[in-house]
Amino acid sequence: MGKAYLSIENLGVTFGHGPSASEVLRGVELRVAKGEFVSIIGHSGCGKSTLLNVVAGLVPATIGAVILDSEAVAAPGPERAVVFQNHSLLPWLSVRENVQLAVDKVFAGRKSAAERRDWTLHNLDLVKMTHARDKRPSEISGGMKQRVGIARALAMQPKVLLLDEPFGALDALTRAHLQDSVMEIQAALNNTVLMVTHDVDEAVLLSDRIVMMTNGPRATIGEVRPVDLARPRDRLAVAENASYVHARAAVIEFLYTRRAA
Ligand SMILES: Nc1ncnc2c1ncn2[C@@H]1O[C@H](COP(=O)(O)OP(=O)(O)OP(=O)(O)O)[C@@H](O)[C@H]1O
Repeated sequence: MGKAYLSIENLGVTFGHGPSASEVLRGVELRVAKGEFVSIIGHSGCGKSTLLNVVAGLVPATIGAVILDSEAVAAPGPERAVVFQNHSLLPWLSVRENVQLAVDKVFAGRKSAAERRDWTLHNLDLVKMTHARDKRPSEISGGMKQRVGIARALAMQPKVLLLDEPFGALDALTRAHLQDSVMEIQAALNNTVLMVTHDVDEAVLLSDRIVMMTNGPRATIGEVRPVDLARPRDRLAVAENASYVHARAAVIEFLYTRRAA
């Protein structure tokens, strides 16, 4: 693994104070290299979203720190774009305008209006949503809304892309298509990605490494499993690959035997 680009150092998060305080995370240590795809998996409520939210700057670290490209994370910022499970598109704007809004905010003063318009369309093209650019969010499917959310995040050119169960609310086929799109895009752009998921197959298919969390309270990283397979991967071909099968078995064993909830 190369030099750490994103570094989570002795991170602890406690919500509340005094007798009602709840310590959710303790001693979380993780280094992510540039261009790496890392998934976080663990039982419901262990603190996966909390961990991602600290990296996003949405939840403050109680102790420890998150360092991205040599800078400590202290607040949300476009260099750490987040895609949530449920889309967060503005209903009164078209697909194109939703992405354009983020592009205008991030690149105002750095790109001309024409460049910003082209960049918006380029990112909609990356997620295959050009055909629906004039539709409102209410006029497109859940999978299409997630595609737009991904386009909006990519359009900010983040240093790290944070995905919080981005495919969690989708049917299996739509989910598979979107996973393939994310793999293709990441192969082309070499994004650094941190993704929270519940889905073992999704984690193994997409990740360079899978971070397995222990159960909360005071959850931490129990084990990190590398998946030694070139990306992007073909979901049919990998199903019979020994590295894939072993990684999958190791994650299932961790979750359902050693960390049964
Ligand atoms: N802002 C908050 N204030 C108080 N408690 C919180 C807050 N955010 C999360 N928690 C608590 O922290 C714990 C971890 O929540 P978190 O959402 O990070 O878990 P998760 O692993 O992502 O769960 P799931 O897989 O079900 O989405 C839970 O007990 C939750 O109730």
